[in-house]
Amino acid sequence: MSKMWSISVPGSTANLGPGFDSVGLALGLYLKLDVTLQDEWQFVHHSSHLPVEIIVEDHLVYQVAQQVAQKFNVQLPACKVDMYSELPLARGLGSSASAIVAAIELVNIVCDLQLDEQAKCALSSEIEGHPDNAAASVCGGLVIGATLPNGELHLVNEKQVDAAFAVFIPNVELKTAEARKALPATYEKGYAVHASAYSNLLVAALLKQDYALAGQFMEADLFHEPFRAHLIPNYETIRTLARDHGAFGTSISGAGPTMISLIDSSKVDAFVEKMQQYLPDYTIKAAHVDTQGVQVTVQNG
Ligand SMILES: Nc1ncnc2c1ncn2[C@@H]1O[C@H](COP(=O)(O)OP(=O)(O)OP(=O)(O)O)[C@@H](O)[C@H]1O
Ligand SMILES: N[C@@H](CCO)C(=O)O
Repeated sequence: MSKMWSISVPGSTANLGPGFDSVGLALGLYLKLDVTLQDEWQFVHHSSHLPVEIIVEDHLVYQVAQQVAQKFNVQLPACKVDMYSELPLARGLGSSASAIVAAIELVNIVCDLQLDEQAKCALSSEIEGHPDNAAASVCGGLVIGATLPNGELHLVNEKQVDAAFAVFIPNVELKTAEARKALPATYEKGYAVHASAYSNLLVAALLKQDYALAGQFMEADLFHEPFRAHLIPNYETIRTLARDHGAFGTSISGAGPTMISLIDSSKVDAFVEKMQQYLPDYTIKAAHVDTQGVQVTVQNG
């Protein structure tokens, strides 16, 4: 067998309520790619979570890989890419960001670009349009990110998150582009002041590991949830059920339609079991925090 690179990328949740486009957290649900060189490009999907139809030129991983190769002016050889995924598409678990991060890593290793973590975060965030999911998939743990008007990306990455999460994944998709159309173009000053104060408290509470406070502010978003709630099946029902069964707080995961609860690690398994009884049509899972971010291993044939 020839040389094979295995790329593992965690999925992620974005926003956690009011941290809109800025707060991301890597979750222990993975996209995996096995990459070998061959004469022509080929993608083989080994999971029901990946697109059924595969047209190489339309594949997100292929498109981003070509874009990155062009940017760095390198010749990208054709690859066979075997893909495995635990991340359902268009559900708010960062599937597109993980695919973008995987494509950047593919070019990085095959063309020996020697990109560091900051460069991978900057590039993936630029392609995704915001740093929340992308930087979490690169770094692992909790990230708070913002891009300055000069294009510089600044990140704070905290790996110490000693709580667990549970995801409520409905059997419907919601494309991020659609969910973004529901948002207002502007916010009135007093409203924006409150919204950013809630976001500041969310971040401060997460960094202090005060999860009761973090959960409270996960449910206090003013930036996007009030405008997206109607797109999310069982939005209020899930928040209420989760609160009544011990969750610190529940928010839309990314652009939805998945909801995510923050909960004490010791309670998460019983919580998931209970929630699954109430919502049998959902896939409800415990999701622990990934602290490693994107990883590559090499096998020489
Ligand atoms: N592993 C993948 N391989 C190929 N295409 C993918 C892959 N993951 C995501 N995509 C593409 O990205 C689309 C989903 O992107 P979208 O931003 O709408 O959702 P998401 O990233 O899952 O959710 P969110 O950004 O809210 O967390 C899919 O419909 C597909 O076109
Ligand atoms: N912050 C993004 C995450 C999804 O890409 C949103 O809520 O639209």
